[in-house]
Amino acid sequence: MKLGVNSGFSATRNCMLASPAVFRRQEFLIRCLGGYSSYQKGIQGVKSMAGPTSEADSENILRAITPTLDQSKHKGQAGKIAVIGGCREYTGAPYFAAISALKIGADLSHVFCTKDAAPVIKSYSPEIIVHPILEESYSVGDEDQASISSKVLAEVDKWMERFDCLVVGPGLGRDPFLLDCVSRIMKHARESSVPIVVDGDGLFLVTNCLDLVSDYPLAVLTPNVNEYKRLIQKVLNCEVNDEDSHGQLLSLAEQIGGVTILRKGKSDLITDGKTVKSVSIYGSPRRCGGQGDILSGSVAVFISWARKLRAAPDWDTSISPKNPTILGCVAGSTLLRKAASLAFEDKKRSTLTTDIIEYLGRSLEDICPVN
Ligand SMILES: NC(=O)C1=CN([C@@H]2O[C@H](COP(=O)(O)OP(=O)(O)OC[C@H]3O[C@@H](n4cnc5c(N)ncnc54)[C@H](OP(=O)(O)O)[C@@H]3O)[C@@H](O)[C@H]2O)[C@@H](O)CC1
Ligand SMILES: Nc1ncnc2c1ncn2[C@@H]1O[C@H](COP(=O)(O)OP(=O)(O)OP(=O)(O)O)[C@@H](O)[C@H]1O
Ligand SMILES: [Mg+2]
Repeated sequence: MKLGVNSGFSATRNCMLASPAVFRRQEFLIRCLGGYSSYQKGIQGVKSMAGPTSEADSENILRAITPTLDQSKHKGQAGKIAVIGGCREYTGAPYFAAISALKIGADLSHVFCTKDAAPVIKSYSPEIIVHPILEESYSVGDEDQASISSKVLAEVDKWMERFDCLVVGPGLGRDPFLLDCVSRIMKHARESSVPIVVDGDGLFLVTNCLDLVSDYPLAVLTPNVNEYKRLIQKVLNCEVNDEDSHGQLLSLAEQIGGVTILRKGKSDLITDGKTVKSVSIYGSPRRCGGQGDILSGSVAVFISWARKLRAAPDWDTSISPKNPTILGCVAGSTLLRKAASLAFEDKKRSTLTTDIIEYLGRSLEDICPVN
């Protein structure tokens, strides 16, 4: 985690650059806030004055990063996504993430889950490639843990370099042995420079072990209200302050070390520690479970597309912001909210996550028609 000397240096430097009025306000903030170091408070005070959050140019970003469909392409080029999640309790969440990735346009979608969850997830859809490899403590004796953990890692590693993005956490559960295996998978993904979208129980894991993502610019955290609260408490050692959502979000991303954070809520707020973009287009008033899972699968696809586009020689340099993880978050959030709004128009109070998934295709088509 990027605390201590570096943070202290940037806070001190920012103090030196601030005008007397800014400096006084900063001192006031430092006096008002309790519970964490003066360096951290200094950063937060400066960040809260870094300017208002601006609404992302959502539909244009979505159009810019969505690839054309043409006959020159082969299977795999539009994205290969892997979801690490699915256990005894939760089979819906990894399915929602994986199927959403396919419905948006990824070519292949894998799920790595526990042995119990696999037949259930396979039965939801033949489109998803399901690997029943994860184990929970109840099915593994202490003496077997090391060998099983290495086996799990070897199974995922066979595929790792083929993936354009991992989604870690939807329906993963919180079993300590399973989370330990997933930590090892995340370390290998980092070594292979595979982007990682961390959601659900993946955020529970990461909040307790920030080193898994800190200073990794290809990590994207997508916390809901509870997950965000836990992150703020752990990293900034204070409570969520909605009067300064912009500054607090920037501080959080900076303290973790340049990861991208998509804070879900009435408006989705997205930052990479440098800029904050919001996506506020109207979604749906239904808060049925599973919408965050659609979002994580969608963000994974759009990040893959944005990264490919950036690497292309004809990359449109006028697209702003430039960071592919931010672009992916903006596009994913926009599409989910549009699909949720169309599903709600149709189904009203009975709108469910599966209804929203059915509108992903039409939503993308409305914004970015196939020519
Ligand atoms: N159809 C499906 O399969 C769906 C499955 N889903 C999956 O569910 C998982 C949890 O995600 P979520 O969104 O419910 O978590 P969140 O808002 O942090 O917690 C809400 C409250 O519950 C509690 N709590 C949670 N887990 C706990 C545990 N193991 N043991 C004890 N307490 C626990 C939590 O308590 P706290 O952590 O604050 O102590 C808080 O008060 C995640 O894998 C997600 O992907 C969803 O995507 C929806 C669709
Ligand atoms: N109050 C709200 N108003 C409008 N949209 C919202 C609101 N809260 C969340 N959303 C939208 O719903 C999406 C999912 O956010 P939510 O907070 O439900 O995630 P989650 O709790 O992780 O979901 P899941 O049940 O899949 O775990 C977000 O992208 C956001 O756009
Ligand atoms: Mg969630």
